Amino acid sequence: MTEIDIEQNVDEAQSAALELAKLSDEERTEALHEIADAIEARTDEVLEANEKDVTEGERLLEDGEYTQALVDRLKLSESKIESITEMVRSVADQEDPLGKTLSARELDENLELYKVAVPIGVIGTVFESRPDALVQIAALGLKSGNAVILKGGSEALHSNRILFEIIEDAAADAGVPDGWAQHIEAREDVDALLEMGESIDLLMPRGSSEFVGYIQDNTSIPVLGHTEGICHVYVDDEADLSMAEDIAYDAKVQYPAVCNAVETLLVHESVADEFLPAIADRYNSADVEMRGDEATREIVDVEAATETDWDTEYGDLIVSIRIVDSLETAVDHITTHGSKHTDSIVTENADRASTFMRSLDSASVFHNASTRFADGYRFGLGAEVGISTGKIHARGPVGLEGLTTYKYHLEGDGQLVATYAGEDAKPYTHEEFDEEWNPGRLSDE
Ligand SMILES: NC(=O)C1=CN([C@@H]2O[C@H](COP(=O)(O)OP(=O)(O)OC[C@H]3O[C@@H](n4cnc5c(N)ncnc54)[C@H](OP(=O)(O)O)[C@@H]3O)[C@@H](O)[C@H]2O)C=CC1
Ligand SMILES: N[C@@H](CCC(=O)OP(=O)(O)O)C(=O)O
Repeated sequence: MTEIDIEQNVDEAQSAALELAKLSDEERTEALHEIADAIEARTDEVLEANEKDVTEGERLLEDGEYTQALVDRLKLSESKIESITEMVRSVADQEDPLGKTLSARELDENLELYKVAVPIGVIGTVFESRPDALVQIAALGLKSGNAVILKGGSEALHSNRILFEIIEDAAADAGVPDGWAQHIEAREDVDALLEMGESIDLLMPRGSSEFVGYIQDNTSIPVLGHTEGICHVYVDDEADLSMAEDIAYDAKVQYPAVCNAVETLLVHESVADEFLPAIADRYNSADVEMRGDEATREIVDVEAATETDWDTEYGDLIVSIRIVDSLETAVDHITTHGSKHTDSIVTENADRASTFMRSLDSASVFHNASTRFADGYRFGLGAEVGISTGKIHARGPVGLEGLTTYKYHLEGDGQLVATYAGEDAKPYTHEEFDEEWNPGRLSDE
C-alpha cells in the first residue's frame, strides 16, 4: 500500500477543482481523447497488472474467500479495454455539461435570473474491485470539471495503479491542472475523508448496503449512495411470453455479476404453466440455478426458495422465482424486497405497465426491456459514476448531469429590492424566457 498524506492530497484536489472549472470544453475534451489513446497504447501494461490481480483473485476463489462475481468484475481483456476507451471517447464527445443555462426568468425589465450548470467541486468516490469503474469515474469527473478522489477495491490494486498513472500522465500532458484526480488505497484514508467536510463536497460510495450505510452514518458530507441491485422482472398475464423469455434470460445471463442483473422473476399465475417450462429450459441451458416458491415447484423441477432468497442479490447464475396472483402482489413483493434499483414489467397492456411504473419507487422502471439497460453508457450518458440508489440529487445511472449542480446568475442594471417592497411596490414580471446566460446581454441591448 502506498503511503500518502491524505490532507495534502485533498488540499491539492480542492485547488485543482478551481482551476479545472476554468478549462474550456475543448481542453477537457482533448484531454479525454488523449487519455483514451494512452490507455490504448499501454494496453499490455494494463493487462499485465490486471493479471496479477486476477491470479490472486482466482487463488482466493479456490480457497472460498472470493466469489466468482468478484473475479468476473475484476477481469480485463483486450476487448474490455477497447470498450473502456470507447466509453472515455463517448464521455469526451458528450455535450459540455458546464455553463448550460438551465432556466432563464425575467424578474422585471432588465433584471434577469439565470440558473447555470457548474461542477460540484471535489468528489470522493469509493468503489468496488472493478478497474473500468476507475476510468469511467475519472473521465466523467474531468469532463464535468470536478476533482475526484478515487478509492477502488483492494483486489484491483495493481490494475487501478497503472490505469491511474496512465490517466494522470495523459491529463498532465494535455494541460489539466495537477491534483485534479487523486488515487487513495487505504481504508484509513477513506475514514479520514469522512471528516473533511470543509474540503469535500460530495461522497459517492459504491458497494454493499453495509458499506454505504457505514459511510452515511459516519460523515456530515452529503452522500450519494450506489448500492445493491435486487432487480425484478415481472411477467404479467398480458405479456408476450416469447419476449418475456428473452428478457428474463438476458437480464440474468448476459452478465450475472453486475448490480443490474435480475435476481427475482415474478410470474403471473395465469401464464405460469406456459412460461415457466420454457424459461426453465433456457436457464438450464445456461446453467442457471433456479429457486422457486411452492407454486413454481409444482410446474418446474427447481430448488426450493426460502424467505432469504427474496432479499438476496446473488450476483451469480442463480435466480429466484415466485408466482403471483396479480400485478398488485408483484408490486407489493418488489416494494418489500427490492432495493429501489431497477425493475421491469413485461406486458402488452399499456395501462398495466403504467400502473407498475407509477407504483414502484425504484430509480429505473422499465416496460418490455431487460434490467441490464440500467447503465450510463446504454442510457447515452457516455459512462456512469455508478447507479444511484439514493434519491437526492441523482437517481439511476449517474452521468455528467449528476456531477453538476447550479448557480444563480442575476443580471441587473442597478435595481433595488426597496423598489419592489412597501406600499408602492413595483410588481415583478416573473416571466420565463429562452435565452442563454451572457453577462453582456443587457448592456448590448
Ligand atoms: N449501484 C451500483 O452502482 C453498484 C452497486 N454495487 C453493489 O456492491 C456490492 C458488491 O460490492 P463489493 O465488491 O462486495 O463491495 P464492498 O462493499 O465490499 O466494497 C466496495 C468498496 O468499499 C470499500 N470498503 C468496504 N468497507 C469499507 C470500510 N469499512 N471502510 C472503508 N472502505 C470500505 C472497499 O474497499 P476494500 O477493498 O479495501 O475492502 C471497496 O473499495 C453488490 O451489492 C453490488 O450490487 C457495486 C458497485 C456499483
Ligand atoms: N452499469 C454496469 C453495472 C453497474 C455496476 O457498476 O455494477 P457492479 O458490477 O455491481 O459494479 C453494467 O451494466 O455493466
